[in-house]
Amino acid sequence: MRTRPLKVALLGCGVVGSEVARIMTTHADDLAARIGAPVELAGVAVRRPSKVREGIDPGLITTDATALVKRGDIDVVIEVIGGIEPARSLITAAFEHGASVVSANKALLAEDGATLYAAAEEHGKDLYFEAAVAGAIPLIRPLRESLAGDKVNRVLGIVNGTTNFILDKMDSSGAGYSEALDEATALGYAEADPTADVEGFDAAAKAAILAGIAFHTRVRLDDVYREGLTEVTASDIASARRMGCTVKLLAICERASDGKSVTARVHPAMIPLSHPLASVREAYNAVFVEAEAAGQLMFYGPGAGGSPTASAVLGDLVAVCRNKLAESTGPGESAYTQLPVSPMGDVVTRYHISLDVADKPGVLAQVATVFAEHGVSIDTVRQQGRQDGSGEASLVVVTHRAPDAALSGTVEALRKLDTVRGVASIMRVEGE
Ligand SMILES: NC(=O)c1ccc[n+]([C@@H]2O[C@H](COP(=O)([O-])OP(=O)(O)OC[C@H]3O[C@@H](n4cnc5c(N)ncnc54)[C@H](O)[C@@H]3O)[C@@H](O)[C@H]2O)c1
Ligand SMILES: N[C@@H](CCO)C(=O)O
Ligand code: NA
Repeated sequence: MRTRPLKVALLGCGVVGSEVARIMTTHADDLAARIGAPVELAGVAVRRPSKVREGIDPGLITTDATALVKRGDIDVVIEVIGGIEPARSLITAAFEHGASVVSANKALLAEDGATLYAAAEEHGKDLYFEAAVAGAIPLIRPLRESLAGDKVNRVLGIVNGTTNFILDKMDSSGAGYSEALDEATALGYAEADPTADVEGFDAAAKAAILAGIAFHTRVRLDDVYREGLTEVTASDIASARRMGCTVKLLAICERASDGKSVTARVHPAMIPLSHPLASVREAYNAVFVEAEAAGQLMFYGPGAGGSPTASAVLGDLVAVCRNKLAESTGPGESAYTQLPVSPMGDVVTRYHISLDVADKPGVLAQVATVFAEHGVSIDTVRQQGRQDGSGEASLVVVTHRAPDAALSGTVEALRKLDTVRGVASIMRVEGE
């Protein structure tokens, strides 16, 4: 074993960073044996130096992350600050000054992964980011390496722990939205600004990263259709239950059947209770990958939290250190297919629509005509009159698969009917 240690700079010592530091210290001997050289924490960049950080030598703490990455003797920079800047400048400076990088920063990778990959390649360094998608679950490495010889056609799953935790609590214990979000934040699952979770930005960033790697193309955050959780009501969840379904925030990346384009989307969807994704509880994530030769693969495990995320970061650290000792590098960007990303309107999916309608003859036929005019075929209709004297009925329509543009056109036209008093809920249906 080499006795001279590999030097690691840790940028950020929050939920994830503090766990990375702890495991690096407590498992130092095992890590050294697996890598073939000791790894030494050479500096820890923080924003609040006065905070007591158990197990970390106070002499390693600095508030000058830039100076740390530019020291010139750092072998690996671990970036767990988050956000776009200064993370991007720090990562590119790390490559320029001879270090490889391990990052958990999905927001940055989805916003400007190309710049990071290019800087890594220019300087012959590694860029690893297993922790950026689905926390502890090995997903990036299987896609980049294990499935590199196959053709992936679809990636679908739950990739945000916070929103899954919220939906699970609302569904199983009837907890309120804010109460569940506060709990997810206290458990270290939520982003620094939890809007990123509940508005679907975090899942959309992960979808962009997954689609890019799976389809060997470049997909950015802006290319991903996004709907968050904020519009999902307790009545949507109850309505899903009545249909034998549950509501999950899904990320879905697909290669078009003609192979000439891809789509990437994040939105709440109803899935049948019998589907494996329906039983994904709390902050767990689960992702299905469909590949031509492999068939369907499922990846499941803890998707958020300090310790699970640190597991993925440490795995990358070991890989990057091994590469360094072997004077090699791992895979870089693979975006050779340059497939365009199609708009959401082209996606073919199903809708569950719940309408409040006038309870009088001919309404059902009127509603059915609107669907037919937009070329959307109806699968089931359930009508229930109300006993509250309002003269209204609830009409629940589930469609067959149709282009999303046709489905939204249908809903727009339904809203204009006098007999439709309101659209109580619209949700896509997946997993059937
Ligand atoms: N928490 C999770 O479950 C989880 C899971 C996967 C990925 N991630 C990603 O890991 C990263 C870190 O997440 P976290 O949950 O640990 O966040 P966090 O807010 O707990 O930690 C980030 C830390 O970075 C520090 N920081 C900010 N700017 C800094 C700067 N310029 N120099 C030094 N320190 C600075 C902050 O003070 C904070 O302590 C993010 O990119 C996040 O998206 C988090
Ligand atoms: N905030 C993210 C962290 C893991 O990436 C989540 O809840 O999934
Ligand atoms: Na992962």
